[in-house]
Amino acid sequence: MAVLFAAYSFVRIASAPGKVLITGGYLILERPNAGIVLSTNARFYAIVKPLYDELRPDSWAWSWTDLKLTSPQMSRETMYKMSLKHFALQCTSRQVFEARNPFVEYAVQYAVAAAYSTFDNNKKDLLHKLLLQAGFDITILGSNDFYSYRNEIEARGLPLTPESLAFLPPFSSITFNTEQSNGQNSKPEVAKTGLGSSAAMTTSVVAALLNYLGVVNFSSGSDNGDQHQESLNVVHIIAQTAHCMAQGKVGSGFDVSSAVYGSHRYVRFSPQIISSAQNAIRAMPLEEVVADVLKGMWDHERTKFSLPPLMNLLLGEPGIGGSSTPSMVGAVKNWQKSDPEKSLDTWKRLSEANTSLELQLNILSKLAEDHWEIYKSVICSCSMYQSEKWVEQANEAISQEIVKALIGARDSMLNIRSHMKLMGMAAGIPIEPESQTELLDATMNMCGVLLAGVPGAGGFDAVFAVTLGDSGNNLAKAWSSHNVLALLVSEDPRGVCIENSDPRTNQITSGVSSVRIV
Ligand SMILES: Nc1ncnc2c1ncn2[C@@H]1O[C@H](COP(=O)(O)OP(=O)(O)O)[C@@H](O)[C@H]1O
Ligand SMILES: C[C@@](O)(CCOP(=O)(O)OP(=O)(O)O)CC(=O)O
Repeated sequence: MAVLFAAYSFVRIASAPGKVLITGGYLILERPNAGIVLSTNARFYAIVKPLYDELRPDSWAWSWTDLKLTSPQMSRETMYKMSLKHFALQCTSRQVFEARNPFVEYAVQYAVAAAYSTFDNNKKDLLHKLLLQAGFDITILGSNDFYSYRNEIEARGLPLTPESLAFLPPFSSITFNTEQSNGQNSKPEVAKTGLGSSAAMTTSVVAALLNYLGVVNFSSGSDNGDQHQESLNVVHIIAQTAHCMAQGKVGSGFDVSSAVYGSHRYVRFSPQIISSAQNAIRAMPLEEVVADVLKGMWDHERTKFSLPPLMNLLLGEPGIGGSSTPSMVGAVKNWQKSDPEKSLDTWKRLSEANTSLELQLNILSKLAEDHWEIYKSVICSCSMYQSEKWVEQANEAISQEIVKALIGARDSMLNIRSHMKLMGMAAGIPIEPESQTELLDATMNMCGVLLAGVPGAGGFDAVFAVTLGDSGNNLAKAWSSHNVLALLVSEDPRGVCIENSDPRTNQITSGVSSVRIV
């Protein structure tokens, strides 16, 4: 009792990062194609604590507990009753439709069911009583970087620069998109930057809750120990399952995987593991479904990957806005069916180009490790020149090798872009639309820019660039003069973390107050 009770007397805070998929869009949906996903310093926070200060003496005679979900950025406070028999949630707030958040709802149901399915009867009984007596209170907060503040900056007459973004208070209110891009969805959607708020939100809620309920233990401090890895795997399974259920589809899962594990090279899990849970849910109690999912054959692969040193990730918001990932995926799938031969050939070439970019970046990481001083000086020199002048910066064998890999990485990216663009044209969708092509070509021609592309599914939403040394500042200025807003986002390879304090009282800058668990 004491251990469990202690768990409920504390606030538990977890955070999980947003992502940028730099290679593998579409291909990553099919095993064994890989994608490189970089996690970012944009983080989503979940704060879990007991709802009631004082334990209510007779509450454990009931089988429903209370849940309060607060999203300060959306000015929403939603009350639920949760059945501890079936883990069903009933929203008791008045504006039920507006207030629903399926990602958090599934995260809560699956995390609580995971606790019931892993605990022995004794622990289960204690958990049950304590949940009924204390209820729980969840607050969710997403870094500003997840949301678009472009309109607000323009309305205030501020320049379209990262400095203007930095003026915004942390966890600012979120703007709702007023117009619907395709009229299919009547629910207002938040104006977002494409960093995967739903995956980071789901993961942070699952991690905070599982930790709060005592299912996983992240606070021991031994970063890479077996227990930590095991805890991460449990968070991954529950967050991935809840995310698919909330989305009503089984995507590749790279966004949840990076929210849990940070930057890596990802190969998807076999979708059957989720689809069988989706079927089982109709016939079996959730507790059993979750127990099976936890025991399932999760065959996703993740290999260590992060950008080589002295390279920076930059994201730009061109402001043309509004591509729908599911409909783009649908169009690519239709094209695959209608032209299997051509699409197979394009995928083969794209896959080769993806592998080649990965290889060149890994070569650069290795060269940095083995020849740091030379690497530093070559990157520093190249950061001041356009790529055609890079060969002139190398005067001996190692620096030539470094420049060769830099040029190799650029060429691979150009190949990726051209195949992605062709794939879009063949499928009848703007994966790299002409406006982005012009922007990306101009970006890749700037001093110190290694490569640039459209992240993930592509479209009009965003562009990314990888820059050398300090050249990112000049790129941000150049983007601004072309009406492209450079975001404050950078790569941060850390996955899900347990935080020591409320990010609102602590003015979180990434990494400072977190206990690393990867
Ligand atoms: N801070 C927040 N508070 C509450 N809900 C949020 C918050 N941020 C995002 N959401 C919800 O998460 C969902 C975002 O999911 P989705 O549209 O799939 O975007 P993404 O591509 O960022 O994952 C939206 O329904 C949005 O309302
Ligand atoms: C097409 C995809 O392979 C990549 C989509 O990547 P995005 O980063 O564009 O994702 P969203 O945040 O869902 O818009 C689909 C997938 O892998 O699930």
